Amino acid sequence: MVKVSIIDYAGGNLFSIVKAFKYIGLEPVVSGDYKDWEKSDLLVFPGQGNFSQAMIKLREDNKDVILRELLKEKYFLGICLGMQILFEESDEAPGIPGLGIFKGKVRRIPVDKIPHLGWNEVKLEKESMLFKDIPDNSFFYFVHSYYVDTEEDIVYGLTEYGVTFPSFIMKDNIVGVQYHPEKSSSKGIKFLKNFLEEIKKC
Ligand SMILES: NC(=O)CC[C@H](N)C(=O)O
Repeated sequence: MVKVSIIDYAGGNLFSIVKAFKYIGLEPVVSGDYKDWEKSDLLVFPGQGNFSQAMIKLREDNKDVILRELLKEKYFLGICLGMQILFEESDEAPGIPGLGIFKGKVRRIPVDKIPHLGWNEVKLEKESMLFKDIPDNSFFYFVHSYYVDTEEDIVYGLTEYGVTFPSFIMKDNIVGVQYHPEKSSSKGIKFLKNFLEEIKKC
């Protein structure tokens, strides 16, 4: 069975993500202890919270350094905030660096009506096995006020709300989604199942 750790950084909405992984037959471990993370095949950084709070918490006990090391060998799924912290910095946390795995900045969505809340389309820019049997322009569930601005060649899906922003990014073992698969009904579950299938192949 694929071993999944859900990173507990005291800010995430863990209930729905745990439920989603259980629904697809896994037994995720919720943990803030890197020794559990080391034993996993897939690390999930759930979304809900604020960039500075998450990065400050991670820096305690050098967990940012540990996580950066683990990202070299483990599969990683960053959801919403979990995707944003992969980048260098955020308007949400001036002066507080992110993990800096990818080049780019997290910016505030330039419209009055934030957060961007509810269902919206993901337009695929590149083909990916993680979207196997999920049609282009399918709707996923979003709740966020910031988006990732990057020029890196990692963007697989785009969504529009005030700006066109990356909603699905991927590079090798590292995946980030601005939407919440765990709240996106059958499409979200299919996305998680597809990811699992890919991990099993390796
Ligand atoms: N749901 C979240 O993870 C929110 C992340 C971040 N605070 C944003 O508003 O974009």
